[in-house]
Amino acid sequence: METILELKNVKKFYGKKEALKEINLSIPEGKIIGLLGPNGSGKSTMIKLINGLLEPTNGEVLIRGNKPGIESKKIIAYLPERTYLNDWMSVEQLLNFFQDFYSDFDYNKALNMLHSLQINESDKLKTMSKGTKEKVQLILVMSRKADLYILDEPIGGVDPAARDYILKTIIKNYSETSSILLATHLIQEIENICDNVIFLSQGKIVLEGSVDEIREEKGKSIDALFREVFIC
Ligand SMILES: Nc1ncnc2c1ncn2[C@@H]1O[C@H](COP(=O)(O)OP(=O)(O)OP(=O)(O)O)[C@@H](O)[C@H]1O
Repeated sequence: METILELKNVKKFYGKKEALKEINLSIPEGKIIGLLGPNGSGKSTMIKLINGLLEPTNGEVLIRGNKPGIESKKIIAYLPERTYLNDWMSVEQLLNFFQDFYSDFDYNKALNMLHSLQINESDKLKTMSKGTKEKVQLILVMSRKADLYILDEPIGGVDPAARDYILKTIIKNYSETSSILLATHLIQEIENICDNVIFLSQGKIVLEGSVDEIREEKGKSIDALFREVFIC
């Protein structure tokens, strides 16, 4: 199993604030990994570093051996926590935009998923509800044939019925040679689809491992463990 993503001694400061402290991480192919942590623990910072939107203060991020850049963008499909798509565009325009931009984009796959969720191609993003917008963005991202999918809170605004569909979609995209990094607070919903989890707390990895092993060792669900570790 080859390594897709590596973080070596990664630190990130925002001014004097240390958002990530000495992160070492290696993500192999073929895994769905939950990136879990309370608000402000550093999940989005880590994701932005992997996507080259931020530079580490220390250490390095490697995607299939390369630093974030043009090569890594070709193999990472990224769903950011906030919308970056132009609101005035229709779904059809977005599909064309993705097809022009990414050679690995599967137009028909996206169309099928949109139809399954009863989303109309002629609808403009600005006329949609927040949850529907999130579905459209996730469909666009998951319709790429990427090596690494990075999803920052993909199901937060989506209703429970659609969540199931989306989680199934995520699993369907799982392959021997790709991995999915999924940052979320909705642990109960995702723990059954994750192979591994990473718990971040105040910029540090406090627990990392296989979901099955952690459940067995601790005798409780990941959700229960999370609530215990991060009790307020
Ligand atoms: N641009 C910034 N300038 C200064 N501090 C920042 C900035 N962005 C994030 N931080 C701080 O860095 C820490 C980590 O933030 P980050 O957004 O990575 O956390 P998170 O785990 O994604 O949180 P959430 O679950 O609320 O999205 C927090 O203390 C946050 O206040």
